[in-house]
Amino acid sequence: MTDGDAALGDAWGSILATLSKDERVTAQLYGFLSLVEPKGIMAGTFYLEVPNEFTRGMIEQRCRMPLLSAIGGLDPALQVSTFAIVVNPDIEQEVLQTGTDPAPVEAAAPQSPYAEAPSAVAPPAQASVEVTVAPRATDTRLNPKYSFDNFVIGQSNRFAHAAAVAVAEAPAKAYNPLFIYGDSGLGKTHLLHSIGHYAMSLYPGIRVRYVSSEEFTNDFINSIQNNRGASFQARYRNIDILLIDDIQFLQRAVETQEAFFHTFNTLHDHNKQVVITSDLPPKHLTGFEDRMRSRFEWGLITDVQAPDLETRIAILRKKAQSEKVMVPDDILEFMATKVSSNIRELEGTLIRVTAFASLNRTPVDMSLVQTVLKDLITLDDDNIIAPVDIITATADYFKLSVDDLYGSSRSQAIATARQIAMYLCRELTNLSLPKIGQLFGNRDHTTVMYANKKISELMKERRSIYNQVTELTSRIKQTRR
Ligand SMILES: Nc1ncnc2c1ncn2[C@@H]1O[C@H](COP(=O)(O)OP(=O)(O)OP(=O)(O)O)[C@@H](O)[C@H]1O
Repeated sequence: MTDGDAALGDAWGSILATLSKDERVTAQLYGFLSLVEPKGIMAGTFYLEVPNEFTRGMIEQRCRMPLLSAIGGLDPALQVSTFAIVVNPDIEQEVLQTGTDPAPVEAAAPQSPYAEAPSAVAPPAQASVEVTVAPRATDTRLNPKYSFDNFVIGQSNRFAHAAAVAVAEAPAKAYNPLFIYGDSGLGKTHLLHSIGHYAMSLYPGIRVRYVSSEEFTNDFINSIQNNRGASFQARYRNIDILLIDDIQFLQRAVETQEAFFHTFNTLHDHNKQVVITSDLPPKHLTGFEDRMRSRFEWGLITDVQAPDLETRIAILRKKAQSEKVMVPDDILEFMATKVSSNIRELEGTLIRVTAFASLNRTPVDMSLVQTVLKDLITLDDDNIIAPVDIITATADYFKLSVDDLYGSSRSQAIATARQIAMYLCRELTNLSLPKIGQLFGNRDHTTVMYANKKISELMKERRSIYNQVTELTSRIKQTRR
């Protein structure tokens, strides 16, 4: 078994990217593939772990050929030609610990991948916010980490949260479209995914699709290049809820906007729900045709604002609970005071603090937090970090070239450096996952997601990785003085 976690993540990321474009792989099947943990490559076999028998059966019976052809497309240097699936119920645990409510395996075996969508969506008899989210995402594009259960409500997001719940409970009946705007890292993506999970738990079989506008653009361009317009249309029109993230990235993309315009009209005309997020309200979105902007205003427009101190403390507390770390209240408050605007940054701080405590086997106390915070960069408007600074500093630090990080080498040293650079881009800049993927040689956003998760975990387990991330951060900080 190779221990090149990073190379493995890259290989699996590229398999997922191929499968996401394979017409034989429906969104539901892709949902099962998203539960896979790549484990290693040995004697030509790619070993994959899944949480239960049900998932193994689905992948083996329905995805075998597409998976084999995607494996065939991997770098020949990996010398892999087939795959084997092993059931490991611990993965189940891992998924549940990320915040989704525990659900028995039977329930987790999603009904929705098979269920036909209801012809008309009727509101549930007793819909209430307390209903738990769907057992797990049955559409891979929904991140199980983001549910209403672990969304902290405060003054800054109360209205947006209520609107999101209403839309999930009565799709296309409450507000259509729902348009949520606000600065980066304030929970818009979290709300979008929560709508998807909650709606799927209320209406088994409902067809939900989450897409970032960058993915929508790529999908559209690919469909033109490969003469697959019909399947593009089917993918975006035969659904009940479309959740589209960061619509501002369609600014000035005339043809993609046109495609989105028709998608929107078709969905709206057929009483299907559309939820849109953006960094700005519709009337300030330049580079969009008026007819598009006016449609954004048809339903409800709501914003999310920077959280106040209490909400920041509550978010940290919830996060610490889900990570199962004990952090005293005065320390949570101290951290929340130091990092004031971006919630992603707040989470990054907690990851580093808990990693440091876990490596040193010490409880989280004030002096530990002060040590860790000293090396952190606080982002504010005057303090923008360019991804190129991160990439150059990382290449320099690991004595690699920038091209190594952009390129496709799967040597473990390069792959780990690349993952660290991706992690820092996610933590220290406002770039979205697809944008970071593009920066690193057009990689899929799932590769960036994997890198982010991997480095957060490795920081807790390996002192060397923690030190590398910390030293690099302080170098980046110094270059900006
Ligand atoms: N109210 C909240 N409760 C719990 N976690 C939150 C809340 N708001 C944001 N977060 C967390 O903060 C992080 C950033 O949020 P998210 O990605 O949803 O922001 P965003 O507004 O979509 O940013 P961007 O515009 O950059 O995509 C996520 O990990 C999310 O779970």
